[in-house]
Amino acid sequence: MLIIGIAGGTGSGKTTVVHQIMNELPETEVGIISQDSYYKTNDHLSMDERALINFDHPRAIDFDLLCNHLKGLKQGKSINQPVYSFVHHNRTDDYIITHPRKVMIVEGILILTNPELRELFDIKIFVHADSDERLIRRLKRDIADRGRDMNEVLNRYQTTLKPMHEQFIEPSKAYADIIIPNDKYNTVAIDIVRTVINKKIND
Ligand SMILES: Nc1ncnc2c1ncn2[C@@H]1O[C@H](COP(=O)(O)OP(=O)(O)O)[C@@H](O)[C@H]1O
Ligand SMILES: O=c1ccn([C@@H]2O[C@H](COP(=O)(O)O)[C@@H](O)[C@H]2O)c(=O)[nH]1
Repeated sequence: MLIIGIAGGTGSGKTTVVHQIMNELPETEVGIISQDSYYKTNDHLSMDERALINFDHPRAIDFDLLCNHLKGLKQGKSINQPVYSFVHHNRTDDYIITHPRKVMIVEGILILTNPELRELFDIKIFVHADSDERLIRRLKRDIADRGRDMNEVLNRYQTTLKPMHEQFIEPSKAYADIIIPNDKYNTVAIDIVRTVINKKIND
């Protein structure tokens, strides 16, 4: 199994890059794990309390479960990947049965900050986009898809998102083997990653 970690700040285009990589690859050979699925459960908190959580700090993520799931997949076992609700700021009762594939892609803002998780990656990729571009994308996406309004997004950006990006996410770029510039769509980089994956699939 080849495990590829794809990190990068919010709005850098990680999810988009993963979908572009997956396009034209056989569905049965490549699987995806999203770090967002592994936000800790916050059942004990009210909605208002949950909205105050710093979701851009590594402690918000259940890295133990994520590492155990990846190790299970490596051993050929299927796992129950949790399903997270951004609208409710909480893990749902649902899960996605995720089967081991020749290539597993793990994507998320903080995945290169955790040493145990880093060790599990064969290739580490960081998707880079400038912060103004990321903020614009985040604003549009969170209002359209995640039930937020402009004030909420901008307030979170100033209070937690930007400081956590500077403290944890940007420095984790140093661990990357490949950095993909993604201010514009980068088809050349996607083709290169796809070639590496295809080689593994056809080995
Ligand atoms: N290279 C790009 N150019 C313009 N818009 C992009 C690009 N990559 C992603 N986007 C858009 O930006 C938004 C955030 O992208 P997404 O892939 O969800 O980022 P991430 O997963 O890193 O938070 C989406 O609406 C997506 O369509
Ligand atoms: O309940 C939540 C949990 C997380 N967030 C924000 O999501 C992004 C990470 O997701 P991307 O898809 O990589 O953007 C992170 O910056 C958190 O602030 C949230 O808004 N609500």
